[in-house]
Amino acid sequence: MADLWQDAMDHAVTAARGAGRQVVREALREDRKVMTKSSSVDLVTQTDQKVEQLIIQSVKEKYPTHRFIGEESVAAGEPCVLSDEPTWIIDPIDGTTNFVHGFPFVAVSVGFSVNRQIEFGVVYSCLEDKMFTARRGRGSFCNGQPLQVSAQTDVGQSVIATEFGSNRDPEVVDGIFSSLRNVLAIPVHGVRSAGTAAINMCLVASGCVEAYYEMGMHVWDLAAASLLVTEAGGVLMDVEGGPFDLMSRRVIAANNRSIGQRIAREIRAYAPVRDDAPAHTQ
Ligand SMILES: O=P([O-])([O-])O[C@@H]1[C@H](O)[C@H](O)[C@@H](O)[C@H](O)[C@H]1O
Ligand SMILES: [Mg+2]
Ligand SMILES: [Mg+2]
Repeated sequence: MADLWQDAMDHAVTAARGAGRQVVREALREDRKVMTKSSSVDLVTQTDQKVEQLIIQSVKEKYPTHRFIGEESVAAGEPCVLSDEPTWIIDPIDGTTNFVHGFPFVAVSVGFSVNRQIEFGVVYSCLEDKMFTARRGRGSFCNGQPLQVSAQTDVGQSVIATEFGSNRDPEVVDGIFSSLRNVLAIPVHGVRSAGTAAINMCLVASGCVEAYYEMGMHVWDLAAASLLVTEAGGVLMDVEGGPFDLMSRRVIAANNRSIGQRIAREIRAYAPVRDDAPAHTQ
């Protein structure tokens, strides 16, 4: 059967690869002017803004009725609304801190939802030149090769990915360290941070790490890579073990439910302001 959204997915792949190669990689050769958003460690550059505008413009020309949730557009005051309409969910640079410092994990992330369900996800890891793609019901791939989550069932033989985010509120930082301590003390083989939520989730999809958890990231960090995880055979859940909610800013992405639930028991959960809270949705 013909795939209704194949053209759109092809467009996302071309746009993400083009932006990653021609804009992000080129910008890494030059001085990067750094600005801040919600706090002094929440960074943004002109490259983030340029990539987002390039992708949105190219999509608008082809699909004039489609909607957008873009990280830098929301930062500039655009609403953050996930409706039933076809919606492109864009993180122009996931891993901006990495980008600023030249730490080599930087991704362009493009998810696409219809009826609030992710139809395809594209994550281009710009420096590794890896194109991660997933189409709902049709599997996950890296540079065209199928991906499969790890078969590990013993959490004690697992590597877990997480991030420290950009919230430096002492209570939030204490919670992050308390969760990290508990996870390490399971004990697991190790804990890793790629510096980008999307690439952490692609690592789960690739079978290199068994689970990734974080609180405080946003829908644009997760949208595309969430499908990479499930299409590679993994599961998504809330940090307290309940159903995953794309707008809640909380996630565990795991190779299987039992490892996900085991990690959930160790997390000191808090509730960040949701992405669809009124201030963001007007
Ligand atoms: O700002 P950005 O680089 O697009 O995205 C950030 C990265 O994914 C980081 O790994 C995660 O810890 C933050 O929560 C995100 O905001
Ligand atoms: Mg991001
Ligand atoms: Mg970003």
